[in-house]
Amino acid sequence: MERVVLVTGASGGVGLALCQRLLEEDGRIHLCIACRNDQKSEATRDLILAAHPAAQVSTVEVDLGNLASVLRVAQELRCRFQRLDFVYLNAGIMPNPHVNFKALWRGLLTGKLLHMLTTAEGVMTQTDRLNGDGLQEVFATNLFGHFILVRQLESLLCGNEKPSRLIWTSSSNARESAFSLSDYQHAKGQESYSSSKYATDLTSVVLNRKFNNQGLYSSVVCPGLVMSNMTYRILPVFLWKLLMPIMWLIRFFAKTYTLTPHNGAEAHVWLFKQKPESLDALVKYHSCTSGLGKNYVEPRKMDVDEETAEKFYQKLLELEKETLEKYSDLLD
Ligand SMILES: NC(=O)C1=CN([C@@H]2O[C@H](COP(=O)(O)OP(=O)(O)OC[C@H]3O[C@@H](n4cnc5c(N)ncnc54)[C@H](OP(=O)(O)O)[C@@H]3O)[C@@H](O)[C@H]2O)C=CC1
Ligand SMILES: CC(C)CCC[C@@H](C)[C@H]1CC[C@H]2C3=C(CC[C@]12C)[C@@]1(C)CCC(=O)[C@@H](C)[C@@H]1CC3
Repeated sequence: MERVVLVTGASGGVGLALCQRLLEEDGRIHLCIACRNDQKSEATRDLILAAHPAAQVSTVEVDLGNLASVLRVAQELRCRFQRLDFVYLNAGIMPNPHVNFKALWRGLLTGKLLHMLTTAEGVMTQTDRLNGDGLQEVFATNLFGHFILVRQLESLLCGNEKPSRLIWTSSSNARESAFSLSDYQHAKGQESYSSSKYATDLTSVVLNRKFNNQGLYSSVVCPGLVMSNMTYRILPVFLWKLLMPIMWLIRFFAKTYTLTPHNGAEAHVWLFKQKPESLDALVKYHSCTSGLGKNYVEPRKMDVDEETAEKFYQKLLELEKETLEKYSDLLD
């Protein structure tokens, strides 16, 4: 029986490249692409089929920043499939980004420039806002929508003959100092992206603890710095054009400058080929590209405190309970 693979954020960037690369690895999978609306789904499906005419590609529509939409898509997936083998939780946003060039300059003087260029620590801020569900938009889209999706798909993910896998697209921008348990949606700060990615790392750690015994395994990856819609929105296009030669040069020193979505999907594809039992739940798998363009994967221990992870998980469960009460009419 073919493996069923669901990819969120499949309409472009890392998600689209991942879909293409997964079909190159195994043309027999059933690929289900999740996009925000049916035009995007159809356009993405056509693009994928143009390169892989014999592939089995189906589509679902979901806005991960809208809980009613997440509950509806979960119900649809439960009707359509009996099992999901891989779920790539890849969709993500970084709204209203702001780059602090002075900080980069200080980094140059203090010898921290390379670290800043690869993690954006102290370099980037964002302005977040509330979404229609009354949640902080970045937390809701990058983490909570995906969390609800996973929980609603438990019957397709747990207790199968073979283990099922969750693969979250996190980031090397995930940072403990940007996250706080008392403000886990990051309403008060200006590093909502970093906080949401740290929250993703914490969630994956706990999911492994709770679900490995039911045959569900979770991993986190960082695609490295990829030029995608998300990054193109950070600076004006002309500036990116000017910076591009410098970025290619930086790659000789910074292996996480993968730059293309194809390279960025390296860790996602590598994980597709690994036995889950051989993976470390406390490791983030980074896509890397050498100066000469060779792709490889680097495992790096995550900076996560397991007690904080457990406390945060309890908060997610409380928020989930509130959500399900609010949308009880959408549940079976
Ligand atoms: N680019 C980079 O350097 C890095 C990216 N990442 C992460 O990689 C992932 C992919 O990003 P990337 O490919 O770069 O960026 P893109 O902006 O190209 O892709 C993001 C994807 O997420 C989808 N998406 C955004 N919001 C929603 C939503 N509310 N509901 C459903 N889908 C949504 C987008 O759909 P739509 O087309 O409709 O907007 C798009 O398909 C993200 O999680 C990002 O945080 C991590 C590290 C570095
Ligand atoms: C390279 C140039 C000389 C200067 C570019 C300055 C900034 C625009 C970049 C420096 C570090 C970059 C970075 C990201 C975005 C663009 C920069 C801030 C990310 C935050 C993109 C999304 C991620 O998830 C991170 C892994 C990236 C970290 C580095």
